[in-house]
Amino acid sequence: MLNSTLRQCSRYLNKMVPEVVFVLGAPGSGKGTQCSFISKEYDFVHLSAGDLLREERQRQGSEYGEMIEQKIRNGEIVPVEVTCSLLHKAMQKSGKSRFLIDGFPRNKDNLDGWERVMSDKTKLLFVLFFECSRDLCTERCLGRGAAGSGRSDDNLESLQKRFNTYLNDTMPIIQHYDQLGLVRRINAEVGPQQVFEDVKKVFNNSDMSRIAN
Ligand SMILES: Nc1ncnc2c1ncn2[C@@H]1O[C@H](COP(=O)(O)OP(=O)(O)O)[C@@H](O)[C@H]1O
Ligand SMILES: Nc1ccn([C@@H]2O[C@H](COP(=O)(O)OP(=O)(O)O)[C@@H](O)[C@H]2O)c(=O)n1
Repeated sequence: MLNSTLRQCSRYLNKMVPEVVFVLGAPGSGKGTQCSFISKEYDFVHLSAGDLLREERQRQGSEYGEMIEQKIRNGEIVPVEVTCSLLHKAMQKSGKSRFLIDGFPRNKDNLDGWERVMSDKTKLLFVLFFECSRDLCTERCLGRGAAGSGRSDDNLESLQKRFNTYLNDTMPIIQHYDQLGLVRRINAEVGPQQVFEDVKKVFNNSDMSRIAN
């Protein structure tokens, strides 16, 4: 009787721990596009670190606005204290318990900051990693810029810097999670729907009963 009650309590508490999927890949690999598909089909809230930073940059009275703009233009990574606090607030505000965290953790500072503050409050399910060549990603970002993304970093000069940051700072984070067996690789060089077919396989293999909408 006591054991069964304890088991029930433990199940309840486990359920309360927010679950996260980190979504990584080069700039323009299609992270945002796929997160939008995933959040429609599965019970996950899409939180884009880049979108949260861009919102904070626009917020009146933000003490970080200028610093964020400068980092984004230069393809550099904003200090984790700012990004992690924005993510944490957005998670709390949503009132939900499953999150796609898009574009994070992007360097060692991001990873260490998350582990310091959030890793004991959350459960990492896996890391979705979109693989796409630099040329194709560059073409997509320039296309996004030309189509009016309004982003100050969808230009060749910023893109070169973003790619350097991706190769030097983000790839080691993907390797770190790969060593832990947490990376789910997706070929992102095909059309959006075809990419999503592979993404669905990953989510469906992760215990459908728990994550289906
Ligand atoms: N699989 C795909 N094939 C072709 N274009 C794509 C694909 N996925 C996304 N795009 C387009 O490429 C650009 C970048 O996609 P996005 O999802 O914003 O990438 P990220 O979030 O990784 O920067 C957008 O204009 C988007 O419409
Ligand atoms: N964890 C993060 C994510 C984004 N960013 C900043 O936001 C920019 C845009 O990131 P993004 O994820 O919206 O877009 P992509 O570069 O992936 O297309 C990055 O180049 C960084 O300058 C950051 O500083 N820290």
